[in-house]
Amino acid sequence: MEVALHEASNAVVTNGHKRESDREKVRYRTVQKQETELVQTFSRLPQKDPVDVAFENVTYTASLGFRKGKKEILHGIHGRFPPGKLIAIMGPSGAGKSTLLDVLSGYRISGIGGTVYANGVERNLNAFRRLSCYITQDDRLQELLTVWENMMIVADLKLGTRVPTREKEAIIREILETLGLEDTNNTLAGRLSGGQKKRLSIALELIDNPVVMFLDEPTTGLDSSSCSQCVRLLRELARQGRTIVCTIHQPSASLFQLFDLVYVLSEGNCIYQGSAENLIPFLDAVNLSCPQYHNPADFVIELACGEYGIDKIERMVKETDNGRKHQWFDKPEFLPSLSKLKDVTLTYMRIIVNISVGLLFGVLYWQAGNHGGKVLDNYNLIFSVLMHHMMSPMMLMILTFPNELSVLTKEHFNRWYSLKMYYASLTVMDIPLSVFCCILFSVIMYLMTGQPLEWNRFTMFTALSLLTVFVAQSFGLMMGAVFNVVNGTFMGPCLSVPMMMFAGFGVTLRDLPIYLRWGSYISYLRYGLEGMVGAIYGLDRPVLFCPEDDYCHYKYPEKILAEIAMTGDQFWNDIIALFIILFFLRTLSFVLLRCKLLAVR
Ligand SMILES: Nc1ncnc2c1ncn2[C@@H]1O[C@H](COP(=O)(O)OP(=O)(O)OP(=O)(O)O)[C@@H](O)[C@H]1O
Repeated sequence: MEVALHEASNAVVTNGHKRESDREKVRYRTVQKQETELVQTFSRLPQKDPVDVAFENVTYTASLGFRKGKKEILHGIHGRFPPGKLIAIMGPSGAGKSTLLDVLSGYRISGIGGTVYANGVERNLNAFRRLSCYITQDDRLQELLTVWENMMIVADLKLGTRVPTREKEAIIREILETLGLEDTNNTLAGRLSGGQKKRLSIALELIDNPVVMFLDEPTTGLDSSSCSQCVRLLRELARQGRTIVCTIHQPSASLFQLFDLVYVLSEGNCIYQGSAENLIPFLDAVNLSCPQYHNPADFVIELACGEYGIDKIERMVKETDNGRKHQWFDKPEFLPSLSKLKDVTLTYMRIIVNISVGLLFGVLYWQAGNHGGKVLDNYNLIFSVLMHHMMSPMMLMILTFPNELSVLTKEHFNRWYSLKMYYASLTVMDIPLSVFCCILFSVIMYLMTGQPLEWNRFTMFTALSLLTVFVAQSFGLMMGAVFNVVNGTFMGPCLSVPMMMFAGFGVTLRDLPIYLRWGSYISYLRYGLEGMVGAIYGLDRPVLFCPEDDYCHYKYPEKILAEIAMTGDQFWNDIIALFIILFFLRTLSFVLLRCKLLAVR
């Protein structure tokens, strides 16, 4: 009887289990089916082999500055990120998540120890970078271009001319459709929602089909539905065979479940590496059971913070062997053996500033240019014009370039273009607007202030103005490449003061002490001033108009030239000197930029 009862009860339990397991199977199949439906490989993109990323004994030591020593941030960690998986690097703030991502992506190259492998072979950084991309936390998009324009530019940069435009358009359409951005083609990137911006950042990188994607905090700043949409999208992209690694702060329980693998860091050590589902069994195994109804992701972060004691962290590091063990992976036995544009507002502002300053000078120095009694006023005007041509382009560069530098760092790292190409376009792109603004300003100022109406003088004056603008821009670029906005805003004008002092305006070039003469040779303002004065008062200009009742001390142009110690015939020398300075500053800025790009890594 007892046996019969036991068998009966066993049958009930077995049936229960069977029903449960059948339900599980159905659920599993449904999920798989849904995922297969979602998975669309990009048929138009060149297919690449998946990359299995592994790392051994990775350390990262940051230098804290001159004589301040060093700090080890990653302490010999190991790990394995197989292809086709969505991997989360988790941990409290300061645990080293971004640092690990920087090391694995190859963004950081100095201060690193250990080895990173791609498909079992030690990673060749250049080859690896061709297969991977790094999407930073802040979406560095061209906000004033539409989604389609953003995609088109990147397609041109990444795919070059070898892919015809039609093919590029088809690729873009396919990516935008897959990422659910097809309805935003004509929306300005700056007007997209946070989630859409993130998807656009991903879409831009998908253009050359990277097989390894690193994302720093892709869900930060998104609401819960956009978060889950973003993580689901990453999961889909992983299912297509990519290795997708992202850092994540503290995911909700539902978000946590979406990750295939979780890598938890605590103060630069690995405290868990395995599947999301295995986290609870792992915690049980180390006698740190997750309380019921507690989000395991929250609990492991609390543990990583040391809220339950440092000894618990040590226990977990020991249990995972600092990331060496794979036993908490979903199916560790199946792990393959290891055998990888410009802001239009600013454009309008530049035009408006040149018109308004031109008008202001015009009103202030009304017809001073042809009046024998207002020669000193006119000389002051020429110097003020130089100040205008120096300050606005220089400050514009100092204030905008550091921001552009962060975009450049990311885009250059992701191989959108070479630094040479970026630099050439930066140099050439601004020329039309600078020429337009300069001519506009010169025409207004020249006519209103009554300068001599002769084409050659006007052309000389405008050419010198333009060269001064280009030199000032290059100086600003150099400042922007070296300093951040705050330091650059301080240093730029500070370093410009000696240029003004040596221009020959306050103290004439004749009166400069001999040991300070060198200053006048390196001051570009000196060449600008000398050339402009020559254009206005040189070339044998006839005697200036002087009303009968007035005394005009400088009505003979030679007199003012002699007074300010300028000869008025140095135009070509001034042009050549300005060209040399321009070339020198541009080259120096390029070298500094190159050093800066290497230094941030
Ligand atoms: N170049 C550096 N010099 C000095 N300390 C650094 C440097 N880079 C990182 N650190 C330090 O290393 C630790 C880890 O930084 P990391 O940015 O990797 O942390 P994180 O886990 O990504 O944090 P968060 O989630 O807040 O971004 C921090 O304490 C940080 O201050």
